[in-house]
Amino acid sequence: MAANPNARRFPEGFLWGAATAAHQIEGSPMADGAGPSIWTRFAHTPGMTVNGDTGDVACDHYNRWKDDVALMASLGLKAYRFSTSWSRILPDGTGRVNQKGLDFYSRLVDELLDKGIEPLLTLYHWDLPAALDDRGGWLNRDVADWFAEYGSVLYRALDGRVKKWVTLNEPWVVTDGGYLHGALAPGHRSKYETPIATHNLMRAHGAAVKAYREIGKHEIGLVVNIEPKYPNTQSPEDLAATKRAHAYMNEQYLDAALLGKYPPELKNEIFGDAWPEWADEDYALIKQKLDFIGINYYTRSVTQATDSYPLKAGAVRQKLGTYTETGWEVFPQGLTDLLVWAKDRYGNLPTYITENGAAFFDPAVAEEGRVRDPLRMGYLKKHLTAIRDAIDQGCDIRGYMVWSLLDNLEWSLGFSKRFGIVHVNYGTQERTPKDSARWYSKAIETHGASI
Ligand SMILES: OC[C@@H]1[C@@H](O)[C@H](O)[C@@H](O)c2nc(CNc3ccccc3)cn21
Repeated sequence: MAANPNARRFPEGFLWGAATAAHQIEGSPMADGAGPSIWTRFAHTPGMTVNGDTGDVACDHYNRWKDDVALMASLGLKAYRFSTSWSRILPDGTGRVNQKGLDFYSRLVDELLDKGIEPLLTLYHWDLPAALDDRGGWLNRDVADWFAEYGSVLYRALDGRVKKWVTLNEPWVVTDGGYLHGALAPGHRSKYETPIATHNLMRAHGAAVKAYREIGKHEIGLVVNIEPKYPNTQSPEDLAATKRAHAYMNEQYLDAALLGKYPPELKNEIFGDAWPEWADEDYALIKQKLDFIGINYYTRSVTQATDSYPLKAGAVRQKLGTYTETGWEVFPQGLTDLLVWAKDRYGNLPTYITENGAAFFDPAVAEEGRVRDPLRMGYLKKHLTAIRDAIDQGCDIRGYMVWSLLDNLEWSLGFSKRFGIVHVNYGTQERTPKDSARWYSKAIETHGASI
């Protein structure tokens, strides 16, 4: 008997979409009165990105936005997660509003709505205005007010047309990459700055949510990256290292936002004297009611004790594992596991998978205009099945945004890694839906029954 196609459909109203970020796709970073961001500066600093790649052109979305929305509609997307460039809206980071920058996003939102695509707007996807970095950036406690001011400009302009707002994308990456290891903008390497940046990011998140409750009438949440940690052995050392790594990457930010405290491992086992004592009113600001959380999932980490600084934990490559071009193990069970963990720890908040995808080596566009990407199709299939398993275990998963709509600028890795379900020829800017895009369209059309 044929399998019941309805057996594994996703819940009614499940939001199927794709995600991007301003700096990675827009190009024209200084157009129409915009100010520079820390990524404009970082990418133009010799040696900071592969091949010296920058966001000067990227996918030229700043000029091709209307065709890109038509492309989204042709794929049958029901939602589109994007971020706004803070320094397009506020070139100096605070104060003067650049109306042309605001108009760009207003036109984009109207076009999405006209095509029946729901916008999910991320206020901060790593591109802090350079003018604010000059004033200390995430190390200056005033950044909470600066961020709330920026959010309020957008809330007043777009709320109602935008009904799902995100404050921060992945505060862990911002601090671990930008302040501890220095691989990402602004390229600092300080165990002492890292907790300060973390705390101010979370204070800024709280201030932006508070401001939204005064102005907005819809939903706001936080997006975190979660990478489940599995001990390499049951030795006390590996178990302790796994606990540290889990607290540092997975618990730290949602605990602050939802529980109003940081995991004790942060001070006691990782940062020690570099972890300041924070005032109670800070925790009260950070812990604001959220309408949803967004989880970005890519891979897991089998973890062992190492002498790494300051975590003293590291990943063990799996001999029988399958790995993507970014060196991430394909492990869909980790997505099911983390969703059940989040449900149990934080009380089954409405949850969106706000990013999931993979970079594989894609062939060039074939003569017949196809891009065969079977590994990406297999990755998406396995991870959507993992989400359905989590839903079957009671997790309130409301939607899925594939990363990414387009091949785009992969931060310090430049254009060397392709995550898109749509191929971009960076020389001609031609877009070509890959086989994975066609597969994803069918999954959307059948509410998941075709997966
Ligand atoms: O690397 C792929 C994407 C990236 O393009 C997005 O802008 C960003 O939101 C994003 N986050 C992750 C997962 N977290 C992560 C872990 C280590 C280094 C960098 C990102 C992957 N990605």
